[in-house]
Amino acid sequence: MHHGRLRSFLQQERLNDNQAQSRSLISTMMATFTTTFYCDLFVALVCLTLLGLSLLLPLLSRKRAPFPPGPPPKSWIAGNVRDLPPERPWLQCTEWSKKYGSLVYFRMFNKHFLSVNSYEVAVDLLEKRSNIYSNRPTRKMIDLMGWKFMTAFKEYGDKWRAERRIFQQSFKPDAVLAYQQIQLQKIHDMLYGLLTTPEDFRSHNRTLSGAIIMSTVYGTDVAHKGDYYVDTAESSAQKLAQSLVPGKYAVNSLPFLHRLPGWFPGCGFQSFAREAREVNEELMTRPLKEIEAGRGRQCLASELLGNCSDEEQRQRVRHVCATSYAGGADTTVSSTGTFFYAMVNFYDIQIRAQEEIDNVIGNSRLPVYDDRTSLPYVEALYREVLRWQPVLPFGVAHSTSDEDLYNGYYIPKGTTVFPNVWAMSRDRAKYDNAEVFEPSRFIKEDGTLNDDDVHYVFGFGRRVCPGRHFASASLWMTIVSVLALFDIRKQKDAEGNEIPVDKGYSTGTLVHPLPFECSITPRSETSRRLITDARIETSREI
Ligand code: HEM
Repeated sequence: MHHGRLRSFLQQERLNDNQAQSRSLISTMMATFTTTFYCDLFVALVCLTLLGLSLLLPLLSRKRAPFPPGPPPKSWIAGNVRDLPPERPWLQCTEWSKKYGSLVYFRMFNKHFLSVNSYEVAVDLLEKRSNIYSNRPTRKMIDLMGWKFMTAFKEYGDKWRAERRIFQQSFKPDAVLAYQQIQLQKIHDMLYGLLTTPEDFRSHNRTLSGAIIMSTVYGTDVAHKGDYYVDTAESSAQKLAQSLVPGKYAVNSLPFLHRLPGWFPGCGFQSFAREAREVNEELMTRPLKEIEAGRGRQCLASELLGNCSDEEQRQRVRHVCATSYAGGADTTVSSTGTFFYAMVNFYDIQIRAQEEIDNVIGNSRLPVYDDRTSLPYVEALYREVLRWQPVLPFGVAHSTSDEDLYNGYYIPKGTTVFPNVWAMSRDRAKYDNAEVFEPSRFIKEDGTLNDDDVHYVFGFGRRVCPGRHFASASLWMTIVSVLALFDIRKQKDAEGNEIPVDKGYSTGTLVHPLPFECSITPRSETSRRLITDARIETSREI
């Protein structure tokens, strides 16, 4: 009995001990939980404060002078994100310029933006102060998509400078003369394509730009249709154009978003970027394989690689070559596309240009480069193609590497600066009825050309397009050759009514006319013969 009581006493004591232990465990847990909770709360508060400060500081960092004028932000935190449409933002900025002037400031989260809406201010900032305005903004999408190799996106510094030097040397006016034969051959190929399968004119146009660059840079010939490189590079370039539109991808303003998984709401950009990255790597290395192995034709890449003495230099050449394609192919396709689009819609202008060509060149030979200075109206038409629908209506963004003060306004370091080429091309002081395609706006009363060669479409300052002489030669030669040999008209439907060509343009930073139909027919039997003969000649030379 005594033992029994002792046992139950001990059991009771053990129970009490257990309860006491549990209580102490619970109170320890509670204490830990409370501490952890306060810790988390503290960390959260610190994070929120830091985030708030990162948004606020740029605003507080405003020195004595105000920011340039611009639309009041709709949201204090997101700024003007909802004010600027992701599609054709240059149109909104052009609208704003009517109210706020040549320089329009807006903000997205903690990032500052400027739209420069007049040529004069673009020259003041991007050219006269090019020591400040020659950087490029860092955009997370460019890294994620594997476009970092491009000279055009490189930070203003030694790596960019070294690649830029190669570009300048390779595409300066004298150097470009050496590529004219290739350009001419590829244009003659295109003319043959237009003669045989005119309905595929868009594809011929695309192949032409790709073929000129591939042959000049890599010494390879692309297939006349459905070339793997041309097709893949085109879709890649289109993705790039989408990714650069300001406000389109939040990750450009809030780079930490790239750490979130692809399935997270709003993170669809991850798979978009991954696909682009995979093809870009191939686009950069594939065409050089033959040349690096010592095979392949004499070309720009083989010449540049031949001058390299180490891997760093070779990598630089790879970047330059891939940038030539990425920067030069789609841009030229866009401008030639606009030429066809304008010719269908402004038939009287086509006739006038053909009259000039017939008078100067006659119709017994194909145009050559030396004809350029004798054809002012064709030159004016070439300029109007570039002005009427600029290839890059919002230019390519620059960024400030230091703060600046301009006309009493404060421009912070790191501001993204868009040269609003669209607004410049619509400048009422310079261009009457800017929406109309009218080459004679470039011709003076005495019949000679005026000084406006629309060079602003190729950018500004130290970042100005180094391929502009090459591009100009390609585009001009294409325009004059097509006009000399073909009639471009609206297509007719089954009832004989003309099908309107009014679908307009794609969006994105680099624009193209949306697909349209047109009828392309040789102007005469002689035209047909000239094209076929040139093609035979070209095949013989290749
Ligand atoms: C119609 C054809 C073309 C147009 C409208 C065009 C337009 C432009 C524009 C607006 C820029 C930005 C300039 C700036 O930042 O202010 C640029 C940059 C560039 N373009 Fe072109 N381009 C064309 C053809 C070409 C061609 C054929 C090549 C190469 C062969 C090329 C290579 C480049 C490169 C490498 C850059 C970057 C320059 C740098 O960041 O330093 N472009 N282009």
